[in-house]
Amino acid sequence: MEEPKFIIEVSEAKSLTQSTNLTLTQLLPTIVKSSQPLARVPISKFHVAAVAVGISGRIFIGVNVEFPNLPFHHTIHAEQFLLTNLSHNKETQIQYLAVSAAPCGHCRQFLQEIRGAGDIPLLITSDLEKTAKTEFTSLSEFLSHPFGPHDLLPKHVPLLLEPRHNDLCFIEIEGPITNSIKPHLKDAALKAANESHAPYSDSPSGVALLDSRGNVYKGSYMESAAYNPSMGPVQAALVAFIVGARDGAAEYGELVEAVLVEKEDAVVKQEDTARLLLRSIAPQCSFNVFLCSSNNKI
Ligand SMILES: O=c1ccn([C@H]2C[C@H](O)[C@@H](CO)O2)c(=O)[nH]1
Ligand SMILES: [Zn+2]
Repeated sequence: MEEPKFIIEVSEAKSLTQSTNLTLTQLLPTIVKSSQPLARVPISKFHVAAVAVGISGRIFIGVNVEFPNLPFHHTIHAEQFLLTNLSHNKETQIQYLAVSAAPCGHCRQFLQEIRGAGDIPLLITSDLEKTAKTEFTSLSEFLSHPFGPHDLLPKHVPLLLEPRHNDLCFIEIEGPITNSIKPHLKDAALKAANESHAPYSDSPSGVALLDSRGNVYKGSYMESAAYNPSMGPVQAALVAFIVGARDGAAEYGELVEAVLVEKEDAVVKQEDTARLLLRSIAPQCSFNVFLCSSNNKI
C-alpha cells in the first residue's frame, strides 16, 4: 500500500479492492495496520488506528494523539479522531468500523453520540491475530445497556455527524485587537462553532488554526451525553491540521495563529483550557478569543 493517509476517496477504495482482490470489509484490517504508524504516541508508544467506511463509500482513519507535559484528559483517542475526521468531512453515517484494539469504555461512550450507534458493525483487528475470526460484531455487544443522547435529548435534535447550524453570530466589540486578526480565520472559527455538537450545554465553540504556509484548519467542539468523553475544539482543530498535512508530518511548531469562538453566556467555557493546550504544544502561536451569541435566542 502507498503512504498511509487519513481519507481514502471512493475511487481509491475501488482501485484498492480491485488490485488486492479483496472486498471493502476484507481490506479494513490492512488499512488499520498501515495507519497505525500515523499515531502520535510519545507517552504510551501504543499505536491505535480506527477506520470507518462512511455511507458515501469513502474510508476515514483516526489515530491516537498524546500530549506530553499535560494531563491525560487532553489525549485524543483514535476513535475520537475518527469521528472528528468524519464530522469535518460531512460524512453522516458509518457503514463499518474497524479498530486495532478493543475500544475503551470512554470511546464506546463517545460513539453513542451517533444515531443508531448500537447497530454499527465493529471489527477488532488485534483479535484476528489470535483467532481466524473475521466477523464484525455490533457496537451494542461492546456496550450492551448504553446511556446516551436518548436519555437527555428530544428525538429531533441533530446528533453527531448529522447536519446542524447553531445560528451563532459575533458580538462586535470595538477595539484595536480585533482588527489585527485575519478575518478569514475568525470566520472559519465561527463556522466551526456553528457546526459544533453541544446539545447538552448549549455552549458550542469552534477553533481555527493558521499555519506558517497560510493554511487554515478548523475544529468544532463535540460533546458526549456523559460529558467527560467530549472532544475540545483545539483537539478537533488539531485533527484537521494532522489530516491536512499531506506527508503526515504536521508539526505544531508551524502554527502561528489560533482563534477560538464561543458564546458569551456559555456554561461550558473553552478559553482557559484551549490557551493551556496551545501554549504547551505551540508556544509561538498567538491565541485570540471572540465571543458570539445565538441569533435564535431572542
Ligand atoms: O479505545 C482506545 C483506548 C486507548 N487509546 C489510546 C489512548 C492512549 O493514547 C493510548 C493508551 O491508552 O491508547 C485509544 O486511542 N483508544
Ligand atoms: Zn478510547
